[in-house]
Amino acid sequence: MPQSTTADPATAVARPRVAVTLGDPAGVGPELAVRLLAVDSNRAAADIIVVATRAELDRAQAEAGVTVPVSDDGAPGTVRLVDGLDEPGDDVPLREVSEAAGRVTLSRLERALDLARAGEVEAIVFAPLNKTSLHLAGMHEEDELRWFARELGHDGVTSELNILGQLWTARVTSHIPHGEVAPHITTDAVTRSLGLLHEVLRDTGISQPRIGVAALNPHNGENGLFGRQEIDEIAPAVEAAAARGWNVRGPFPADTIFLRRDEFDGILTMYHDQGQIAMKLLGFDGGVTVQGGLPVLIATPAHGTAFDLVGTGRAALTSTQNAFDIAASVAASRVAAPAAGTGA
Ligand SMILES: NC(=O)C1=CN([C@@H]2O[C@H](COP(=O)(O)OP(=O)(O)OC[C@H]3O[C@@H](n4cnc5c(N)ncnc54)[C@H](O)[C@@H]3O)[C@@H](O)[C@H]2O)C=CC1
Ligand SMILES: NCC(=O)COP(=O)(O)O
Repeated sequence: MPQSTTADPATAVARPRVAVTLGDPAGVGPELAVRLLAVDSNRAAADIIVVATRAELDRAQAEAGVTVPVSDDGAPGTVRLVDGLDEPGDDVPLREVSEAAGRVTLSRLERALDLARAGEVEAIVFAPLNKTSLHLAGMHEEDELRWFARELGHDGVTSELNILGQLWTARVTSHIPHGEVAPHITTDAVTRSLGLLHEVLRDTGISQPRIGVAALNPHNGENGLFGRQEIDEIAPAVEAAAARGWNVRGPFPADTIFLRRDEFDGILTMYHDQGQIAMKLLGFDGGVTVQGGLPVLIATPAHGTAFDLVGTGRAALTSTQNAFDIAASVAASRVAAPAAGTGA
């Protein structure tokens, strides 16, 4: 999509451009995506390219009972559909994992990445996908973040960033079995994740982000009685960050660090559920996941495909809306200052 501007060239302001995918066709993604796109203020906030076929969009609209204005050229107030996507066959079963659903999901994400690589969008929002279906369809990485990184040729630090209101979290480990977490908690790994979270928070405009670091073991390791990662691995990384002048503190007991969240702009957790249980209890409906560290801003709701809710109309839109708001806002800032990257 060529970059559109306001009508008067003298005051021309380029508009942010966001690609939106419908996510896994078996889950709540399509209905949430069209509900998002049906909101006038969303289409006013950015030029939106929907990475779906007309048939996919129509199915989702019928399911959700909404209408999304579409035009060939993405005229104001409308969205544009990408061309040339294969029609999914009718072999995609609803409310379950399948290779067919994974294939459709991956192909739409690939196309969204193409748009970003071609400079046609500044950000991507994807509706929830299902990692099992992606694996069945041939994704070899443990999750879509590592898949995005490979597709984009990015070999730097990455972490899912989970965002609720003003609070951002990053993780040292993510989608790996629990039994493999402890060996991954090294000073290097904690240092890298701290660096990512610090930079991301700085890019949100916080000049000296306050970061709290969670412990791995019960009661902060109880002075080494319940594990030594706090003493041997985490504390040295925190001390090194503090020595650089960063406002980083910890490790703190993981079961209470979120109770003192007002002290922090960001919290670094050691594994997936340490942060996500807290964040989802604090605000299940609003959470957003950003694929942190990538050169392209990619955001998605923190919840998943919710097969149990498909077609019930009970899936809450707020997380999808918040993901879009973050994407549109970062896209707008990249349009305004193209050289600035958020790392997020
Ligand atoms: N944005 C994304 O692409 C995400 C994808 N996933 C993937 O989704 C799949 C299913 O994951 P689950 O752990 O079962 O989590 P899930 O979030 O799909 O479902 C967990 C529970 O939350 C409820 N729920 C989910 N979304 C909701 C909404 N919008 N409104 C109200 N209730 C909602 C569901 O009904 C279910 O009871 C997995 O493959 C997972 O990897 C998980 C999180 C984010
Ligand atoms: N697709 C995004 C995703 O699955 C992130 O979810 P989570 O690992 O933050 O629960």
